[in-house]
Amino acid sequence: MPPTITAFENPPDRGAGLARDMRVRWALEEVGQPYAVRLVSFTEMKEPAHLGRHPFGQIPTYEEGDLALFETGSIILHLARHHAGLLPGDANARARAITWIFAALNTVEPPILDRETTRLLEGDRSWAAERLHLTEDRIRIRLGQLSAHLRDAEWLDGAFSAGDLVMVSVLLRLRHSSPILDDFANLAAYVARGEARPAYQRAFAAQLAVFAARVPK
Ligand SMILES: N[C@@H](CCC(=O)N[C@@H](CSCc1ccc([N+](=O)[O-])cc1)C(=O)NCC(=O)O)C(=O)O
Repeated sequence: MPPTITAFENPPDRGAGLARDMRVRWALEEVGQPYAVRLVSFTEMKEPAHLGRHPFGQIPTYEEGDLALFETGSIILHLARHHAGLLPGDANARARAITWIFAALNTVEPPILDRETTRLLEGDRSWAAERLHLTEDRIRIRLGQLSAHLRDAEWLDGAFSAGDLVMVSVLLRLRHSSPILDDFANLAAYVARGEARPAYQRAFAAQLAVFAARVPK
């Protein structure tokens, strides 16, 4: 029985790969693990059956035998620890790769999500324009620091790892709604390398197929 993940029955991003099941799909493809998908509606996500998998009523979740996980970063780390392909063998390099997962989620993604929140949910507030500029300034600081770290390397720390998978996913979220990434040529190229990976392509096609197959209600 393959592991089962949950994803939007009707993806609000219209299959753009922004919903976080995309990150888990990518990780599963990188480690070569088949998986099943349970599509859930917004209503179902708030019902007891799903809340038992995800206390916050969100997607993705990951079920494997009697294990049920939520939090995209945790699911990816679980896959990386139990299958080859997302973490190096060397113990110190492994620890550094895991550090980059946390850096992506805890240091680089927050200002990007702040900007999304203001852009999508607070646009009618009197302070929205000022707050948008503030979030963009904070994003640029982080991208400048990340760009300085990466320089002309292919990946963040040696071979491609789960840290790169999460970092590329975070930067793709920004690129979808802002030209800021283009101001950092090495980061734009880094993201393009991630997208060019066959595992990414398979994951993207799979999540896009859900949108393409949906039956408009
Ligand atoms: N910290 C959790 C956050 C999970 C999360 O944000 N899930 C979102 C979907 S991915 C985030 C997302 C949503 C929509 C778009 N979009 O472009 O439309 C992009 C990304 C969700 O279930 N939202 C419904 C809810 O909270 O009730 C994790 O990383 O797994």
